Amino acid sequence: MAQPSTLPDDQRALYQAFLDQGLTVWLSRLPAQLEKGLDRRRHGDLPQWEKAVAKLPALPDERRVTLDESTVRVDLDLDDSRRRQCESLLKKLMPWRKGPYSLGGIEIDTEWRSDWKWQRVAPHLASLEGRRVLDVGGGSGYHAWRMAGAGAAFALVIDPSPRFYWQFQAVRHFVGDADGGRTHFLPVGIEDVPDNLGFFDTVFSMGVLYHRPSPLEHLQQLKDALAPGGELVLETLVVEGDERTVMLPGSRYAAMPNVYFLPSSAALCHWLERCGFDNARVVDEGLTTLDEQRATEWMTYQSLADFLDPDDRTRTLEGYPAPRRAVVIADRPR
Ligand SMILES: Nc1ncnc2c1ncn2[C@@H]1O[C@H](C[S@+](CC[C@H]([NH3+])C(=O)[O-])CC(=O)[O-])[C@@H](O)[C@H]1O
Repeated sequence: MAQPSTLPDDQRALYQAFLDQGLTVWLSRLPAQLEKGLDRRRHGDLPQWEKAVAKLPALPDERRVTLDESTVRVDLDLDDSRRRQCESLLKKLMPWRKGPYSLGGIEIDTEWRSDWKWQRVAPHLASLEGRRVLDVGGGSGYHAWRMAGAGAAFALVIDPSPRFYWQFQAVRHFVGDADGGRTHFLPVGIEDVPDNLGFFDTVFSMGVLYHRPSPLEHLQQLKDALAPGGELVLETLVVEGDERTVMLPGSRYAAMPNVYFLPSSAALCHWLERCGFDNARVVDEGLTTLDEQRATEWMTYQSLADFLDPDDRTRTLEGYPAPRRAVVIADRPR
């Protein structure tokens, strides 16, 4: 295994955190996982993202970092030329989907108002103070910064997207060590978490279940990652109906090619109980609005408005019910 001193900065902190947390089995797999996750052959633009982050200029030590408000914010003094330089480097990492961020006066208005999701989820959580948390499919890491802002002792994002890894590292460059080194990103999928880890106090899976062809297997994997007594926070697309209602769309749903099972929230609770979770409860359910997911200067591709039937906003382009999302919380038995 590479020695911590020979590792790039972005990886050294991750190794150290795994050591500190006693995640020894997983630690032994990190070199292979990082090599695979960041392999330049995975995406033609990957070297460009790497370079953009490496070129971010050194920033003044004095900064104010806010992780407990809607915008993940780093206030520091940047002169105009350095701000322009940072902005053009951050734009090389587009599209920015999950946020918002404000970094040295650069306002990153992301496709999603991820703060709205956090507002729906946060009031229902067991306090994150001092907890070890995993955010499965955490995108650019926006929610993980908010988890650290809510007091998590160790907040780990896993997401197989190397673009999101480099977006996270760009935000890390601005945050510096102001979070006490509690927030980390590993570019892997849920299937790369060691079996029967039994480690995390809270596991989040938000916006992932409907992308999994085997949803019950996904729920089992999430349960295995939790310590006994830990809390699962599941957010996913649902349909209206009772505990026997599930929709499997055709090859596309709202233009997305990789959407599988959309249960009702009652069916989801039933699935969770069948997978051995206790106390499954729906804490929020509602339609996704065009204000929450939309194209912006930082995500210029098509967005939700383009994926709905222009004559009937209650339907997707394919004629399915428009996106509706639920948040369900459940406990791993002790
Ligand atoms: N096998 C996998 N394992 C883990 N993650 C995966 C996998 N496959 C894809 N992903 C990742 O799952 C995320 C789904 S987005 C949710 C983001 C955030 N959580 C949010 O709730 O806003 C969906 C949405 O836009 O809502 C993407 O970042 C994928 O790279």
